[in-house]
Amino acid sequence: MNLTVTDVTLTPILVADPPLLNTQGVHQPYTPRLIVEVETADGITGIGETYGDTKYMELARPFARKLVGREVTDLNGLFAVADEVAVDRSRVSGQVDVGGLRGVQTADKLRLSVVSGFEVACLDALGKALGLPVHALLGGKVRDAVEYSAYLFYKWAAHPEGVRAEKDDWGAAVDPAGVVEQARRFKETYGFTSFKLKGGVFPPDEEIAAVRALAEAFPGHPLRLDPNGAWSVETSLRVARELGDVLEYLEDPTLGTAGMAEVAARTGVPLATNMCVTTFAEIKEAFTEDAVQVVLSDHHYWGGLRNTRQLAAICRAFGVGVSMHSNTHLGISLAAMTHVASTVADLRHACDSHYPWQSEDVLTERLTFEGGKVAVPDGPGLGVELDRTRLAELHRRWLDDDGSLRDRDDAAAMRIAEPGWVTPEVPRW
Ligand SMILES: O=C([O-])C(=O)C[C@H](O)[C@@H](O)C(=O)[O-]
Ligand SMILES: [Mg+2]
Repeated sequence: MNLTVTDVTLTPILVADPPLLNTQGVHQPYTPRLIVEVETADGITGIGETYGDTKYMELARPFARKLVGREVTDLNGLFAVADEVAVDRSRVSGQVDVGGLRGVQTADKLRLSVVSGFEVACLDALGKALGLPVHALLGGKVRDAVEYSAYLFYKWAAHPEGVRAEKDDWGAAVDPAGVVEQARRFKETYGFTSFKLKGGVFPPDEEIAAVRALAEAFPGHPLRLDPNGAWSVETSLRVARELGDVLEYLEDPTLGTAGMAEVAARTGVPLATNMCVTTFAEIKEAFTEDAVQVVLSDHHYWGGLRNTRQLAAICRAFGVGVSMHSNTHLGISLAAMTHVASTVADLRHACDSHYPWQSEDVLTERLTFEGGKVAVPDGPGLGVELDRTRLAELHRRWLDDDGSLRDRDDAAAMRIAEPGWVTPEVPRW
């Protein structure tokens, strides 16, 4: 068996994204992703997926060149390779990730976000070479299916008039009735039994009313609300008081570890985060201050599936829960998330996934949710197959773009509908 990497192919693509609202603005009609293919001397191809914005492409290209000649088994070596890739200072000085939705933006985090795509591709290739599923390479699954939560968004019925976009048939959701309707469809179609509402869009009282409406429509179902740090400490505490009886957790109600620690100290409602703990360096302060009770891991920016397991082990040591964050990912990443989640014994909260919002994919067969769960693939590698025709079509869209959609910018997308829109100052309420 020759596991030497002989070729690496990077394919940036643009995939359709509905007009989902968050505190920064609205999703663009197309969002960038990067598909990574790693080929071994024996002709085995492993696939991976990560963010496709320019700042990641800038690192992925030199990284890919350095990978050729290395072994797909050399997963620890990927971090040393990443350290050799220079990060442009302007990408990180004072910058936040996606306007802050994913926390700080450091050189290491950018590198890890690229490593993850390659790590998954190497694991896929290795699994295919050995005839073993990725979960077996991670030590083995402890469950046969992974539970996901319905990711509810306030949304418009369509992207602004005149903007090229794919149509979606979800309709608008801008009030409690619309949110409940959306949740009902999620439950009927995918069987989800827990619901997360992306908040920070409307004044807190409107979002409290939406969560109350969900609690009434789906009694006993775990509910979460995530305003992406849009609230002050006092507002966070008021929301916690008003919704404490129905919330599984509040996600990033306020910005920063100090604010989260203050909220956590004054409420019994658990706090989850994918904003104030997004790097290993941020763990010590947050855990010592008891600022968060659940860390929402994301294998993309934590540096891959093996780092995700390390994060889970640290959380276990501190008695902090772990689950998973998500944004606009495709099926390769859903498969990767499902493999790693299946190996984490302490996973006690349903994971987030945007997948139902992504009508386009690069797989020959989409992954499906049954009873809100994705069955853990047991075929070799990730257990999914790349559809090269579809990949080429989505890459063509990326090539044809004038550059305006190649970098996700929710505030810029919002300005098309509301020309005066600027990213709101926080706390917004
Ligand atoms: O805080 C979160 O859960 C996210 O940032 C998830 C996504 O990025 C979501 O907010 C989005 O895409 O609008
Ligand atoms: Mg979040």
